[in-house]
Amino acid sequence: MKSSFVVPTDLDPVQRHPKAAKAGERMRMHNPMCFGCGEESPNGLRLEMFAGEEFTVDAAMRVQTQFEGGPGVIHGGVLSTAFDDVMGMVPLLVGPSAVTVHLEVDYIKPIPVETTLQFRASLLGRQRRKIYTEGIAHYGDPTQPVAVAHGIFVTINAREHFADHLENSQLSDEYKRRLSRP
Ligand SMILES: CCCCCCCCCCCCCC(=O)SCCNC(=O)CCNC(=O)[C@H](O)C(C)(C)COP(=O)(O)OP(=O)(O)OC[C@H]1O[C@@H](n2cnc3c(N)ncnc32)[C@H](O)[C@@H]1OP(=O)(O)O
Repeated sequence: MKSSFVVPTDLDPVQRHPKAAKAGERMRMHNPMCFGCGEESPNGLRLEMFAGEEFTVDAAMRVQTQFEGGPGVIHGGVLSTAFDDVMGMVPLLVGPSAVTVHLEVDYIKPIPVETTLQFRASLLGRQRRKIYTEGIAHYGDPTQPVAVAHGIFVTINAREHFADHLENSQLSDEYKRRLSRP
């Protein structure tokens, strides 16, 4: 298998951020309208994220019938969206928000609709602003993954990164108010 995902050997040291969620605590939504984890997203995936031990994030997602791709099984794009969002929480364990620059998924087994999928995302390393992550999806036994993903996230200054797009958010007023604070 050929992949452009290569974790560098000269990684930076990492520490859990003092304000990061503790193991077992629910992780804060980065945006209530997020299609992945937002509680106010009307048709979203409704992922529930929890900080794990060390540098891990655990999540669960009910595979709703409208997530169907092939007959009776999850759409591959829905699964990659879920991985993106779960792995996208790993940077928050070590520092500021980060956005995806690279995402790849290996699909191992078909995943039936109306099951509950468990995810575990782990930090593989950080180099400067780049955060390397791995995610696995399973039905309860993490040693039997049904899909595995790898992602690279780059830390951002959220205030600057989203400044030109707040107008388009379904919560634009709330964000403008929040970001106008000094
Ligand atoms: C209002 C606030 C609300 C809260 C917000 C929460 C946000 C969380 C949302 C989470 C939602 C879920 C997640 C989502 O859905 S995130 C949505 C999808 N992602 C995006 O929209 C990101 C689009 N990309 C960008 O905006 C820019 O590329 C950014 C800003 C990320 C970097 O551009 P910038 O000009 O700043 O930096 P740089 O170009 O010098 O790159 C920096 C480093 O990165 C390396 N690199 C770059 N690309 C790649 C690549 N493909 N493979 C490997 N490496 C790559 C590059 O070599 C360099 O490395 P180094 O050698 O210098 O170390």
